[in-house]
Amino acid sequence: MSISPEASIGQNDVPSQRRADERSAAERAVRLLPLVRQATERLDHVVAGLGEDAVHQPSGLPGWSRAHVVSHLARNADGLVNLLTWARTGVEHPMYASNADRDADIEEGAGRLAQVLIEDLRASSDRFMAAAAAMPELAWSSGVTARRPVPFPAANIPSMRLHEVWVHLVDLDAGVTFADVPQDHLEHLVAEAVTRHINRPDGKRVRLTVELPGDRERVWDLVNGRDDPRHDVSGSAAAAIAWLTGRSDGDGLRGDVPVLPAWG
Ligand SMILES: O=C(O)/C=C/C(=O)CC(=O)C(=O)O
Repeated sequence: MSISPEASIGQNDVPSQRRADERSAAERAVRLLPLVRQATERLDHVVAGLGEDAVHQPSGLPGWSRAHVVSHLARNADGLVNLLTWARTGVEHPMYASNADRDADIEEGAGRLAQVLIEDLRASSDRFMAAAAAMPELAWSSGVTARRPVPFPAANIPSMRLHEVWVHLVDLDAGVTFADVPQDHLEHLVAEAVTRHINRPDGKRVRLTVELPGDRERVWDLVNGRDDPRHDVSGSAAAAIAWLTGRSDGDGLRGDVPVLPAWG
């Protein structure tokens, strides 16, 4: 009797499990792309409405004008395209040549006219969406690193971009707040913001309970395996995102809300 390769491998062994994991990573990434598109359209609309004077006024971020924020969002899209290219080709493409190059590009870009900023933002967002749409299924499972030296699967990249777009839309200080984030985006934003606080050596031991649409709650433990007293914090997703990203001191959250280490 001959045994087909499929039958001899079996459903529960490592190759088929790996294939299932790869498929689910790709599905997770691709599911987020319409949300990224929706957030990007909101961003385009807000930036297009600013005008020459307002775009060069201060943003909500210390030392940055709105033009710095727009310029940063455009370069972030390009940096994430580099990571997608790395995942797709296997050839290392760092997000930025260096932190100094990143900062210099943002600074230089911030001096441009509003129309140039708008067009640069649109073109870079389009490049990001095109690169994400062209990813082969398997490439979403390839490991890359961004600015922090922590490897992660490329499947996380759409969530990173979604987070970046919404948080900086709020930073533009042009009328959008975290309360404007659509319900189906909220959990992704909290999950992404939490990743920057997981097991940081300077982090706080926090159990964060977040209220989500549909009367759901989700719990995150920011730092595990430490003996220090645990801070139990709870509240809305919008308040949690603002706190986790350093955009609030925890306004609207309940419990023993500690000061978190700086966002970054
Ligand atoms: O997750 C990381 O390691 C890095 C994220 C970023 O660098 C996001 C930015 O601040 C940026 O693109 O400049």
